[in-house]
Amino acid sequence: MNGKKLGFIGTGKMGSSLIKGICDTEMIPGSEIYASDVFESYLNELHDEFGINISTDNMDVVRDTDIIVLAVKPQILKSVLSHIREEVTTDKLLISIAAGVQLDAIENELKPGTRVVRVMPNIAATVAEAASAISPGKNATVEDADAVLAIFGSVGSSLIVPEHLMDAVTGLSGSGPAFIFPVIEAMADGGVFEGLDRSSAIVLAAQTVMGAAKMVLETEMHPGQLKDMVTSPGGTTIRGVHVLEESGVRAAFMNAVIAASNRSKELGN
Ligand SMILES: NC(=O)C1=CN([C@@H]2O[C@H](COP(=O)(O)OP(=O)(O)OC[C@H]3O[C@@H](n4cnc5c(N)ncnc54)[C@H](OP(=O)(O)O)[C@@H]3O)[C@@H](O)[C@H]2O)C=CC1
Ligand SMILES: O=C(O)[C@@H]1CCC=N1
Repeated sequence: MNGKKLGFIGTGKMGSSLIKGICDTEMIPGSEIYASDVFESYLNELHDEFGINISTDNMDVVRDTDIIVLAVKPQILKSVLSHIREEVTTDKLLISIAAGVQLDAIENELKPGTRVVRVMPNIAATVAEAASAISPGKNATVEDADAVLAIFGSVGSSLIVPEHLMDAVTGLSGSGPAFIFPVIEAMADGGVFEGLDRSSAIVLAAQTVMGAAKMVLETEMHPGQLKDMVTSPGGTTIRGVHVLEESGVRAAFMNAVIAASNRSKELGN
């Protein structure tokens, strides 16, 4: 980070998750991180745990830092931008993680030339396993994009996408953890139904999801091929796969991603 200071406006679920991931991976020391929120108790917890600098005034964060992550709800982003506008000089870099809000809408609220990058991370930043997509704005430099890739890469994997695909990313990987947590819970329920104790069932289900994901990422084999490796002819797995197909599970997951992407588009309007 070349001594650059990182700021967060909003330390709710996603802001805190990023701060925790970044501090745990030691990408940036807590002493170089500044955060503001209207909700003091989140700030105090983060200060106590990671030694970050805190304030209830967003202007302090803008003044004291070089790169500022806007981690407030999309519905209030505009009012936060108009409040900080005068302090956001062109030597600063703004990162918005707000679902749906387009780069030009952000840039139009700020002084001409302001450098903005839009990012869609996910909550797994907490454990440094986020999937993040990045779209640089019209004034962002190559170095800005590299810095943002490095910050979000430190808490998972990060890649650049054209902005028109950000709603798709939001529906898939931004919202996606919430589609998988109930899968883990439901698989564990099945194990409990069959007699396993709850905590063993959750560990087995979560490790199974993590292992399957790791195989997709590390073998680079098609998920269908990997599924075939588990399904012995006339065996146990194909019986379960049949039940899932009868339940329309694939259409349900596709429709969940599409519905979430559509909501992201709505938030941008
Ligand atoms: N949660 C997630 O998994 C993901 C969220 N995002 C995006 O991240 C952003 C934040 O979401 P999330 O963390 O879930 O939301 P939260 O509501 O948990 O966090 C937002 C925080 O901002 C605070 N806040 C409200 N007004 C202001 C203000 N004027 N100045 C400073 N802070 C303020 C809120 O306080 P209070 O609660 O008192 O209003 C809250 O603590 C959203 O834009 C969302 O689209 C992106 C990817 C994943
Ligand atoms: O639900 C939401 O709107 C946010 C954006 C992606 C994940 N959470």
